[in-house]
Amino acid sequence: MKKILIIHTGGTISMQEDAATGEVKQGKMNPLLTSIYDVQAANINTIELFFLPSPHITPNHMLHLKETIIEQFEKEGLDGIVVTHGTDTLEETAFFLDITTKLPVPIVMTGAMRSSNELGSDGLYNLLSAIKVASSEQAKELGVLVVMNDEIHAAANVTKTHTSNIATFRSPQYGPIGVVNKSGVFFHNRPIQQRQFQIKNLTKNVLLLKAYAGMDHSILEALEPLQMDGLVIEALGQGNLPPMMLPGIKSLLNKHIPIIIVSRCFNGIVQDVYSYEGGGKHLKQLGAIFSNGLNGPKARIKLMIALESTSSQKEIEEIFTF
Ligand SMILES: NC(=O)C[C@H](N)C(=O)O
Repeated sequence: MKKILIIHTGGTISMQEDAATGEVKQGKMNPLLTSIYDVQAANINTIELFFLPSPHITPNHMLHLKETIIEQFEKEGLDGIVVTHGTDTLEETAFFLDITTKLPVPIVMTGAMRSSNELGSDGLYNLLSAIKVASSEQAKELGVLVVMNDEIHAAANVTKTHTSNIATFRSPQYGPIGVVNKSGVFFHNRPIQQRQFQIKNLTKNVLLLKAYAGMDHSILEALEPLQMDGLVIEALGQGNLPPMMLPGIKSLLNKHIPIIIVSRCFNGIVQDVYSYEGGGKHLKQLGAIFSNGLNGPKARIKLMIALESTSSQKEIEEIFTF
């Protein structure tokens, strides 16, 4: 029998709806969710690490989760780990673990879009699917996986795309890497393994901005008192910015604050194609770093982590090329 650890962190999967008011609240773990532990052909233990809606999760919670996973793996000799999490920031935690927590056994994250006592609740089903994937030999060495709604996604690519639909998690351009259903767990793709970072503390202030038509440098100046260590910008299209932002961009780069360019588009990767003022080529010449297809929130996590071990422009560029 496989030895699986479930670590609960909160989110809708462990929330309940108040039938009278319709409000959904975080409580202690719903007994319905725990009933699943008896019906599995696996030896399951659980830890209730946090009870937090995922907008309350910070990178320091992610670090604590990573440490707990490693400690438990070393102590208990686990065959797989399942983490339940709120869906709003699930992709950030999944990616954080993906680049910091390489283990020889599967780490699988899941959540729910409907609270545990709602009609059509997806929590129990997703948890069961995640346990199946965490118990699967084929799920090893694939990095952190996100299992929701019968699909298996790679942490680096998956993103929440819908506010309420249970089919909210999608992997732009690559799609899911596998499916899990009544017959078993099937993979049709292997994700690229992520570079790993050793991390003990999180001390860097990295901000994320989304570009818009007519955006100028005033917002960058307004951010100066925050003393940022790095900035990620979800730029326009293939990685272009309005020229009115350039004075602020140049001032940050002159202070050696790294600027990572990602796109605000749902699909595609940024490239330094355009040479007009503020175009990708121009930004790259100024010293902005183009990311490798990560979305804004994940690029922010990666820069926070990278800055703990390097401030070299060249090394940060390398880190964001694969
Ligand atoms: N479906 C969910 O889990 C959403 C919830 N707000 C959370 O992220 O905690």
